[in-house]
Amino acid sequence: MNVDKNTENSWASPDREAGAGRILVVVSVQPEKEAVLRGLGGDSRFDVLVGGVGSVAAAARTARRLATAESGYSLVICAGIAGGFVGQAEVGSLVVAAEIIAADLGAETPDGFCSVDELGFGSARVQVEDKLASRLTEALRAAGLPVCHGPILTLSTVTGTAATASELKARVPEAAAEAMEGYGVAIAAKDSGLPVLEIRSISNAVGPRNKAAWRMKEAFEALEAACKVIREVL
Ligand SMILES: O=C(O)c1cccc(C(=O)CC[C@H]2O[C@@H](n3cnc4c(=O)[nH]cnc43)[C@H](O)[C@@H]2O)c1
Repeated sequence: MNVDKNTENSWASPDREAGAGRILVVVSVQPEKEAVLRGLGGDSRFDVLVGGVGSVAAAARTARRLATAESGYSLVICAGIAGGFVGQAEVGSLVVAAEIIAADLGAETPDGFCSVDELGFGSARVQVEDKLASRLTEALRAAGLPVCHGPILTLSTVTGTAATASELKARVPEAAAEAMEGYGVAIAAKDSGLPVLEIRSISNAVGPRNKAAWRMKEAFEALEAACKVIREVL
């Protein structure tokens, strides 16, 4: 059993098969929920929760749902649109998280950014359900969808400059995408002893702000297509 050294919470349950029971999908906004529901096609094993924008809202609403749900969940999935790091995840493609990282959780120092891990206050990294993430990535690929398996960063502020994009890449060189909720959803799930996944469709490139270039329609379509596969795989 994995035991988190900082909180003494059980963060994984070996006797509960991930995805074998009810699955909670947490999105941030209503259009994401609609895309997910279209993809899931009325499959009653899934509940889709709009958790709001940002890690705090997402964590609070996920935790409340997990604490009050009448039937227990076996897996939590954070899903939605995201920014893709150039060269890793292009607009319209999908990213399945290999790890969920709160990339701005820490302290600024004269020598640069210091993560909470380095500060000794827990971890900014949450491990996903590895085998399931790999299986899902393979299934998406087999379905002909462009997909990348890499870390997804959680940030409070959407990146809007090339300088910030470079800084994040220096911090987490293998980063594939950034969004705003994954870490909050993941902490709520792990705190309830549940495994977590994050899947994102890419609406825009991480870099200089250009909202006009965000391809929401393509991203929602990709999210819908991914959820069709999720339904078959889980
Ligand atoms: O216009 C904006 O700058 C803006 C600020 C906050 C949220 C949004 C949304 O569209 C909300 C949806 C959701 O999208 C995720 N997202 C999409 N692209 C990015 C990105 O490049 N960096 C971080 N997050 C992104 C995020 O999870 C939002 O909750 C628009």
